[in-house]
Amino acid sequence: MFFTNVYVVALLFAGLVTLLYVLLRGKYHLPPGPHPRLFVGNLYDIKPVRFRCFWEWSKIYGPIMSVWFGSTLNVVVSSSELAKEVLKDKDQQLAARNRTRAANLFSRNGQDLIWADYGPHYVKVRKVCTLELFTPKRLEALRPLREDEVSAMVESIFKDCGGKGGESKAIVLKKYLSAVTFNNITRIAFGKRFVDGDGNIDPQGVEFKDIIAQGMKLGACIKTPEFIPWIRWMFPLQKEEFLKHGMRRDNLTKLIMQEHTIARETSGETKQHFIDALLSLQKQHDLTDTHIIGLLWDMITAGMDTTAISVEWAMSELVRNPRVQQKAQEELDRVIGMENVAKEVDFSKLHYLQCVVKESLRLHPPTPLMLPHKATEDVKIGSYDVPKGTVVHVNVWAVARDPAVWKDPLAFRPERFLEEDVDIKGHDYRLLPFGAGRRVCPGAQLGLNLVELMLARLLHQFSWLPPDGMQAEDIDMTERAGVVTFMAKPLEVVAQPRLPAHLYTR
Ligand code: HEM
Repeated sequence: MFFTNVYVVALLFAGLVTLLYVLLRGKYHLPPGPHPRLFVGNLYDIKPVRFRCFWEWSKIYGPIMSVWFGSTLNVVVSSSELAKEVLKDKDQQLAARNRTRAANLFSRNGQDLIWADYGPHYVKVRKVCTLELFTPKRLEALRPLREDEVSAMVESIFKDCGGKGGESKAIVLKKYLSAVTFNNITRIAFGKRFVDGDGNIDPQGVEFKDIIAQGMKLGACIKTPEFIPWIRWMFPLQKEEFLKHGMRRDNLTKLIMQEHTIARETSGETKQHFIDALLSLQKQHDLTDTHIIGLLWDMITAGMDTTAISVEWAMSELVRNPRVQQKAQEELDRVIGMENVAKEVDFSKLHYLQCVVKESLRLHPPTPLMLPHKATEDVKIGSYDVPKGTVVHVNVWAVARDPAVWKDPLAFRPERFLEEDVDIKGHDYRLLPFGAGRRVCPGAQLGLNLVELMLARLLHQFSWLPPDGMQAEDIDMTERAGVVTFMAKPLEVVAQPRLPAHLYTR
C-alpha cells in the first residue's frame, strides 16, 4: 500500500515536472541545450568535472546553454561578450545567490557575504569589506605577516628537501601550500597563528581545523535532492549535525573575539587583523555577532584553498615548462640578486613573474565556474530569455581558452601578457579568475599578493624538477571535480636550493 502511494505521488510529480519544462519552454525563448530527462533534467549527463563538460556542450549548443539540474534551470555562458552581459550589463538582476539547504544553514540564511542575496544586508557587509577590510592601507599593514608566513614555508621546504647540496628528495608541494595559506588566512582574519615554529598545532587550532573538516563533510552530503525540491522530504538534512557544527563554530569564534576585545581594552591598541577591525567597527556599521562570525568564516572558505591551488597549478606549469621557469628565475636574480629574498615591494619590477601569475590563472582559474549567480527577475541574455530564479554560471575557464579571443589558447605562454596588458581583476571579460561586477572577489588583491609572493620565493630560492624517472610532460594535469578545482593528483616535485643557506631561515 505504502509503495503504491509513493508510486502515485512520484507519477504525479513527474507529470508536474514535465508540465514545468513544457510551460517554461512555451512561455520563454530559452537558450538551447541538451534534452532534459524526466525528473532529473540533465543531472546525470553532466560529467563530474563540470566546467569541462559544459565546454564540450558549448561546442554543440553554442556560448549560451540551458542545463537542467533536476527541475532547476541553469544557464551557462562561455564567451567573453556574454560574460560581460552577465557581469556588467545585467549585473544587478543577476547578483543573487542560489543557496542549497546546507548553504542556508551554514550562512544562517545568507547573513554572511558569500551566500547573501543582493539587497540591503549584502550592500552593508560588502561596504565593510571594501572600505574597511581590503583597503590598500590594511593590506600594507598586514604585509609583514604574509612575508613571515612565506619565509616559514621556504624554511620548511629547505629542511625537507635535504637542504643545499642534499639528496634532492621529491616533496608533495600541496602540504606546504596548505600550511602557508592556513596560517596566512587565520592570522589575517582571526589574528591567530595556531601553529608553533616546529609545526605543532595548539588545542584551539585543532578545534578550528576540525570545524573546517566537519563543515566540508556536511556540505558534501548534498546531492540530487537539492535540485529536485519535491523529493527533498525523502532526504532530510541532518539538521542537528548542522546546528552542532554552527554552535562549535560560534563558540570558538566568540572565544577568539573575547580574547581580542580584552587585549584591545588592555593595550588601548587596535590591531590590523580583520577580527579587530570588525569588532571595533561593530556599532558604526550595525553588525551583529552573527554577521561578524559569518564574515570571518567566509575568509576561510573563500581565501584559503583558492590561493594554495593557484600556486600549485602555476608550479606544475613551471615544471612542465623549464624555459618559463628559467626566464622567471633570471628576472628574479636580476631584480633581487643572490644575497636577498623577494619581498612584496619588489613586485613592481617583476614584470615577467606577474605575467606568469596571469597566465596560470588564465589556464587554471581555481573556481572555473565562479560562484553561481541567480536571476532576481526575468532578464534577456544574448537573444534568449532567462526567467527569474534561473541559476547563471559563467564558465571563465572556457572563456579563457576561447580561440576567438586568445591566440594559441592552450599554450602556457606568459609572454602574451607582455605583448598585451590584460587586466585580471574584472575589467577585461576575457580573463575573469576573480569574477567581475558587484560580486567580484573582494580579496582579489590580497589573493594576488599571496600567490605572487609565494611564487617569487619558491622560484628564486629553488629550482624545480620532476621526480627522478619522471618526464616533465608526464605531470598529471587532470582536475578534481568540485567548485574549487584541485589537481586530481597533487604535484610531486624535487626542490633544489639556489641561494646561500642563511637565506632559508624564517
Ligand atoms: C587567487 C585567489 C582567489 C581567487 C581566484 C578568487 C576568486 C573568487 C571568485 C571567482 C569569486 C566569485 C565571484 C562571483 O560570484 O562573481 C570570489 C568571491 C569571493 N572571494 Fe575570492 N578569490 C581568491 C582569493 C580570495 C581571498 C584571499 C579572499 C579573502 C581572504 C577572498 C574572499 C572572497 C569572498 C568573501 C567572496 C564572496 C564575494 C561575494 O559574494 O560578494 N577571495 N572569489
